[in-house]
Amino acid sequence: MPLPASHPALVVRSTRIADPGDLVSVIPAGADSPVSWLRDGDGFVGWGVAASIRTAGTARFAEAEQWWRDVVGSAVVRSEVDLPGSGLVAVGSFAFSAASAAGGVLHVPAIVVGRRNGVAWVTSISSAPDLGGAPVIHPAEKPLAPVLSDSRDGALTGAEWAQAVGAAVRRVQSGALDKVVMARDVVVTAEGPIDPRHLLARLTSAYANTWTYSVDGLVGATPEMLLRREKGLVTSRILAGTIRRTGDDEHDLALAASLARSSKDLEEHEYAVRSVADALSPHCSSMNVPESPFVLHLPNVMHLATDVAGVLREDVSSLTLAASLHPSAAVCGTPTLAARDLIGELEQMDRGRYAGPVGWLDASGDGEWGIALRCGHLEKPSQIRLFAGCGIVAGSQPDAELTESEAKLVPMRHALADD
Ligand SMILES: C=C(O[C@H]1C=CC=C(C(=O)O)[C@@H]1O)C(=O)O
Repeated sequence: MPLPASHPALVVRSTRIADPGDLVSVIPAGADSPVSWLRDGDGFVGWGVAASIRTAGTARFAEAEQWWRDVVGSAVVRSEVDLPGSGLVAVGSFAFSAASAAGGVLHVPAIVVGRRNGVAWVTSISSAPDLGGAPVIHPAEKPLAPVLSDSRDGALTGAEWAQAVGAAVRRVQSGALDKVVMARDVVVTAEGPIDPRHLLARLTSAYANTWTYSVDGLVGATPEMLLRREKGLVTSRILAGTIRRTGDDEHDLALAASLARSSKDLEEHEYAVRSVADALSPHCSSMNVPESPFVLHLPNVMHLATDVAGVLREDVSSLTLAASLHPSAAVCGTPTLAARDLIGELEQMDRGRYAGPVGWLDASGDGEWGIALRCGHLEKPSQIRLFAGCGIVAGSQPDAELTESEAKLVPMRHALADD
């Protein structure tokens, strides 16, 4: 059930501040509704709720967009800073499936602390007419690592999931579809509440060149940028095709070369690029889609990656663009509808907000929306559900895909661990 939308008149003020250092460390202990969007130390964190909306079903994006327009229309914004992420922003996350109970959320934090290119700022947002003085930002008490008590398979055991992958391979081989992305879940329980700040601190330090996000209990570090809209330009980083890293640099270089030549992975990648390029092209006056991918090196895996760029022909917000690109073949498959049905038939779980768009937008509609990968959903204070999926084409092997899914769970397992 969507919550009733309210359209509060917000007062917003962004003020330049001295560099606060590590942004995760300024989120107060026990902060209400912590959010983050960080990469290579830049981006923002926030907490508190100035306004928010929950949406559901096929209209989950459109209702959020309409609400955001109303919020923007009635807001009064004063900003000393003119950088992406300053001024009025909303952070959001949307379910992969329209049928999911997870729906969508857009959330305007009460406090945002950001940094970009050496300029730091704090934004206060409130429905009260007087914001008072700028909040003083200082390092908070360090988060404690959770004491983990259990880690168990979710909807399917590893063996059952590999069987489901086998069924998916046969379906692809029968010609019913070209590609489907099969995902699995793992439930990790701790003895006490899991502090999202601990997860963010671990993810930002070990996976600095991914986008580390937190919104409404969804925490992760995604390497895949569904789209960034900035001043009329749209860019997207598409990933599909994966090989695990071994930790031996020389061996990994050889593996990277074999990934770049693997016909199975190149095929899987091509479907993902096509789906994004086809969805973006109606919105763009010109586009650049490279002919072949590069290999993106992450600490746990390497991916085939393509960066697509376009010039927008119309004033369409980053959230509406994200809605039109979702679900790309990097998380669903080709053709989309056949893949979506097969996922529903074989996965036997609700993906929730995993594999849906996660990110932020500002008052002008600019923003960044990643795909919620390498993540977990804190479904109770002491319990988190982790997700990982793999693109399946005719040449996929179930056991290799199970191993690949484990490699994709590594960032969140690392985030939950202690040093
Ligand atoms: C679906 C996931 O990854 C996608 C993104 C990159 C590579 C992928 C792959 O090689 O299968 C997946 O398409 C996941 O991490 O859960």
